[in-house]
Amino acid sequence: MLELIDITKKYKQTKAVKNMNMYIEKGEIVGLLGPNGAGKSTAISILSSLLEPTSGDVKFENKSMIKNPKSLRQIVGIVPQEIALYEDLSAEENMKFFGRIYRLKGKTLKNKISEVLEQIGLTDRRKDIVKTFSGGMKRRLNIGVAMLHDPEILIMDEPTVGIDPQSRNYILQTVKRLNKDRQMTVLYTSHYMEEVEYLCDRIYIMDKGNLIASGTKDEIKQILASENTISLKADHWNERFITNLRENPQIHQMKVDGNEIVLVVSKDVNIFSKLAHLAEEANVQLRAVDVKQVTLEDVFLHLTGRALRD
Ligand SMILES: Nc1ncnc2c1ncn2[C@@H]1O[C@H](COP(=O)(O)OP(=O)(O)OP(=O)(O)O)[C@@H](O)[C@H]1O
Repeated sequence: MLELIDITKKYKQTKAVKNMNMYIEKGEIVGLLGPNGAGKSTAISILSSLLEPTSGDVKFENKSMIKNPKSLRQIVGIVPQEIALYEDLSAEENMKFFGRIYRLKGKTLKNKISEVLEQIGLTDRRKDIVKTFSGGMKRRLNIGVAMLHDPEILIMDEPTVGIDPQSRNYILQTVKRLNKDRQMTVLYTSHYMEEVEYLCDRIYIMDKGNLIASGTKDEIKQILASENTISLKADHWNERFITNLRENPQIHQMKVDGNEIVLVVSKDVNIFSKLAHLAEEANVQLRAVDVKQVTLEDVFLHLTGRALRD
């Protein structure tokens, strides 16, 4: 449905996006995951015609959109990272204002506002001014505003940054519901891998302007099919044990976090006895040894050597 084809965007010295290819099919929730500065905002600005690429093409239904940004703007609904609302106007007045920008008016606009308010769960607060809303409610209204013109695809730029966990859950559920009940196609960017893991059918992972992996969750996790993530717990660690682990060729990644050490190791039936042996040799009393489910965070760590939120 919507594609980026060999997109590059340069800002003077910085190549924010490098030769990126991406496609979104109708009815999917696609995740775009990457740490701060990876190039996500640049990629979605290009995808929604807000930014011109240095080279490459954006296609909707196989038609190039580069020369036709206005029609692309009708197709996408953009939920920006920053909240773009008038604080002194009510929810309904904000919607009227933004609806008119999309040339909606009269009964059509009124009906659309009621429909969208219902979908974002703000019907009973429609007359209240936005200043009195919680961060989560403002975020929901921000999403609603982007849906007024019935876009084919909703592009969301980190819509849960800076809100409490309850509002975050509500937003994630709203996105799921829109997709299920209205077959809304969604591109969801985030640096929270658990959100992307929960919501998305397919995932693109970016780092430093490059796409470093893409596919379904299972396909991406297959990257680590020959490895296990193991968590070790103890009351104390010592230098000797840490050095033993670091020097072991079977251990590919290691993160020490207080009482826990998380290791990415080659799959090997004897790994537990080897770890027990290393601990004994260094006089470390292990309290727990667990094999963890592979997460997208593990894949990111494996591909880049860094954690997503470093
Ligand atoms: N207008 C600009 N001028 C110069 N450099 C820019 C501009 N916008 C972005 N960049 C640079 O391009 C790179 C990618 O930035 P981008 O905002 O696309 O990343 P991001 O993954 O969306 O990160 P964040 O989550 O912080 O928004 C960064 O190195 C950033 O500093």
